[in-house]
Amino acid sequence: MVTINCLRGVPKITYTSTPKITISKPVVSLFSKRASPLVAIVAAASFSSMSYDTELAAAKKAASLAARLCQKVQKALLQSDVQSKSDKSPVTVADYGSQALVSFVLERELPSESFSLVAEEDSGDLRKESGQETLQRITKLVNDTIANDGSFSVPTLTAADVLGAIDCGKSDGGSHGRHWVLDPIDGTKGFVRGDQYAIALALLDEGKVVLGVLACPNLPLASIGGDSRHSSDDEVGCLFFAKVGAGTYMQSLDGSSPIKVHVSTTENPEEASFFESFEAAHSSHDLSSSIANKLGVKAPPVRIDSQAKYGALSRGDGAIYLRFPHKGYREKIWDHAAGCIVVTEAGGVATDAAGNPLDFSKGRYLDLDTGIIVTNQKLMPSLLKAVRESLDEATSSL
Ligand SMILES: Nc1ncnc2c1ncn2[C@@H]1O[C@H](COP(=O)(O)OS(=O)(=O)O)[C@@H](OP(=O)(O)O)[C@H]1O
Ligand SMILES: [Mg+2]
Ligand SMILES: [Mg+2]
Ligand SMILES: [Mg+2]
Repeated sequence: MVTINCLRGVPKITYTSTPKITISKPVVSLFSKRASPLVAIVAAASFSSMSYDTELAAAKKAASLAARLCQKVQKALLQSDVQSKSDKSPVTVADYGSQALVSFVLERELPSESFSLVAEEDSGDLRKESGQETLQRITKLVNDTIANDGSFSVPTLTAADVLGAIDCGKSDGGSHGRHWVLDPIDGTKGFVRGDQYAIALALLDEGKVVLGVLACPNLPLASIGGDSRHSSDDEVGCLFFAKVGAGTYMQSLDGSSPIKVHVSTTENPEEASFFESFEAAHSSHDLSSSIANKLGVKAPPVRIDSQAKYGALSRGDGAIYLRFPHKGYREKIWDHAAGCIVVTEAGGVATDAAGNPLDFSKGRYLDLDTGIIVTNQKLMPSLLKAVRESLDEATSSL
């Protein structure tokens, strides 16, 4: 049995990848409430000079391997593979398998780190009698993916190992220390439909997102912006990655050389196309249409699932992302952490509907005013104005 222990104390396992350089961690107290502004500035600068190279390499490896598992499942997806969680949202063997794999890879690749993971799935349903067959399938998927990769020399994982790896994701996150943040499949509805989805992995350090990786197995390498034409022959599979202060890069999931990407620089809303959720239940299409009209956006919305929207935006496929969940919905940090750094390091701005920056330091949920909006620096003031007017109109018509 291989113990995947988020609290460490892991039995030593033969490890065939290259040895890693240990990076010193920031001083925890720098961001305490009592820190002076000067200390906070020095601390902010030290985030951007910290390399996080080892962590980024581990995150890219983890997300790429999880993407391979997901691609295999999406090709052969049967309706019986899709289950309903207690909130009625879908979950598949690939969501669980991806979470177990990322947890496994981070644990193995970063052996000197204390390991805290805030992730979407938990093993509750898999521990029930009714979950046993699904658990066996997940365990096989995870073992097959590790074996095909060939860079880990570990005994076959048992079902208990897989349950343990999934449950590493129960951390509460917060404003102190380091926390990995994972959505093992973001856009599960898109995944089940055969459309867009993403494996989204980010690292929080003292409550700030310091790196993010988005694996988007179905996203074309070429632009999907408003007027771009694409065909089924387009090469698909993008890996976006960003480190604080170091920009955003994209490479193919097959491992091409990374290219630096940048958000659209348009100042003219008439030239700007916008992204929104595919599912109308996840974001009000009426509200975004009203905002787009006020801004003078001419192109129809580009509706795709998942944080692939942030990835596409980071390379300038469109210029705006609008997300307005219906009343009562609380946004989770794993639905935005990786996407947010990918787009901001590419020159974009992500805020809530009132223009406040997104705060990932409050635990598993984002504490925000209704809605999330993303665009470039130049368009943000007019976008915020249009959002305010549309929200006021929506409220007064109630
Ligand atoms: N009711 C409601 N309102 C708003 N958001 C919700 C809602 N229900 C779910 N979710 C979350 O939406 C995540 C997927 O977001 P998307 O932008 O990809 O939605 S969509 O699939 O494009 O419609 C989706 O992520 P995954 O569960 O990882 O797929 C959910 O976290
Ligand atoms: Mg989900
Ligand atoms: Mg999600
Ligand atoms: Mg998910």
